[in-house]
Amino acid sequence: WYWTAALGGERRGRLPPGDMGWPLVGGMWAFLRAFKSGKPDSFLDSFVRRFGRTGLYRAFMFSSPTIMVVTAEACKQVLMDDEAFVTGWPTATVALIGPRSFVNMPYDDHRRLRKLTAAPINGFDALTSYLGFIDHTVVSTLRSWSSEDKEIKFLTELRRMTFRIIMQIFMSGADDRTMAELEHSYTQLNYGMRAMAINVPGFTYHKALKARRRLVAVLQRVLDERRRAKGSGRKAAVDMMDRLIAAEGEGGRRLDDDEIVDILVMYLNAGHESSGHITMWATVFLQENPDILAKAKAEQEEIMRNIPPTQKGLNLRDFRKMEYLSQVIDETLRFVNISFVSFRQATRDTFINGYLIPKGWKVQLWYRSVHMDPEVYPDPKKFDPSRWEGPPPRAGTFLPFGLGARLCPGNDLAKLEISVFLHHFLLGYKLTRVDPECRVRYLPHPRPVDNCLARITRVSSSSSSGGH
Ligand code: HEM
Repeated sequence: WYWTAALGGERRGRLPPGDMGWPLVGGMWAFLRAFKSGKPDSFLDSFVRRFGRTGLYRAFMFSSPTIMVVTAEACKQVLMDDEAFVTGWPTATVALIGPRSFVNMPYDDHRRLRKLTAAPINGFDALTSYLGFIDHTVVSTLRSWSSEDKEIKFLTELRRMTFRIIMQIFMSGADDRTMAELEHSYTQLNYGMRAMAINVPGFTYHKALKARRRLVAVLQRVLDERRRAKGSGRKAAVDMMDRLIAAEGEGGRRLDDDEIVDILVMYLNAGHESSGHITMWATVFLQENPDILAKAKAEQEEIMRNIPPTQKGLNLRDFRKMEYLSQVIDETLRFVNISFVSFRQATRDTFINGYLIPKGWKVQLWYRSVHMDPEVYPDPKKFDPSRWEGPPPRAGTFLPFGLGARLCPGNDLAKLEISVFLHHFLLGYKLTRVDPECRVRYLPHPRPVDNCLARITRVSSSSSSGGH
């Protein structure tokens, strides 16, 4: 009432329908209850049941008055309007990822640093240059799991693998101690990402803040070492840390250490967490669906038959020919909804679907509800890669990587990593889970609570490896 009353009668009357929930906590209890009880869609379903399919609802979430945007068309309008909507992550999330990273950066700085950092990770040449390392990492990782002949936490191990890959791109040559320190701290950081922001010892969020301090200390140490090595004339391949050190801002200003560290904290996290999860789910879905697995495997065998005898391993063009595998990955991205929601803030009063989004209010883009909308995806709870046959989806209906100025800059890299893993998996390995019915936890990201405890067995040695 406090927030809506402040708008005045006329503006209040044009708000979308909704429910501001209980004092102080607002809709957070209902949101957390739905996600923690294993029924994440029941939270928004209750709005649709009570207020109809209006596409926008008001609520009080993450300590702010919020408009939740839940349909493809309305999400697209928000994502494509950079003047009316700027980044608006909850303060608690910004404190974890970094106040000087992209999640909290003014428009012009964001554009410049995004250009600088996105070019070296996307595009044909960049991806070609990483393919050899990705392939080598995947092959040796799969071999070591299968040769150990014991159960592994498949998700934990995959996150370790994707972390090794993103570290190579951003901070090549980091030693094992640095890798282990960072990786452990990222696990703690992510557990706090969607938790209640209670900064009291014992609570998840408090542990996550401590993990962030450790991450900052380690990255600052590496940055100091890098600057010292530069002073001594060290010559090594240029990685992202070097690019950020050399970057010039407005009027030739160099980036502060705080800025470099926050950008690295953000990128290293975004660059391994989601890819690790999606790789796990895609492997699980393939293993659970023999028909889909057989079709995906046949495609890989066909591609292997067609590579010239002089070519060692697969190149990027071969990966781009994997149409069915790409459909499997897209369906996994749609179905799993690893980034189920994204955050903006309105810079001015804006109307969408005839409803007011008031200036200063937060806007939540519910990618999950777009991907689970039966009017866009018939039978949405069915895992069905064949729905991706035919023309590409209508703009705004497929948002696993967002859209517009903040579209994920690592989307192609992520898809390549996942494809390389699945290529080798399909041609040579089998996954046997200890508990295939294991309960799924939806926060901060959907994962089986046992982190997919499983055995990886080698069944054939026909996959490609080496050369590019
Ligand atoms: C399957 C894997 C991935 C998924 C599902 C994913 C998803 C997303 C989504 C939905 C956004 C947009 C958030 C918004 O709307 O504000 C985003 C942003 C971002 N992603 Fe990814 N991502 C993945 C992999 C990666 C990788 C591999 C990297 C790094 C190489 C990366 C780096 C980033 C960064 C830096 C941003 C912020 C962009 C900005 O604010 O301009 N992501 N990601």
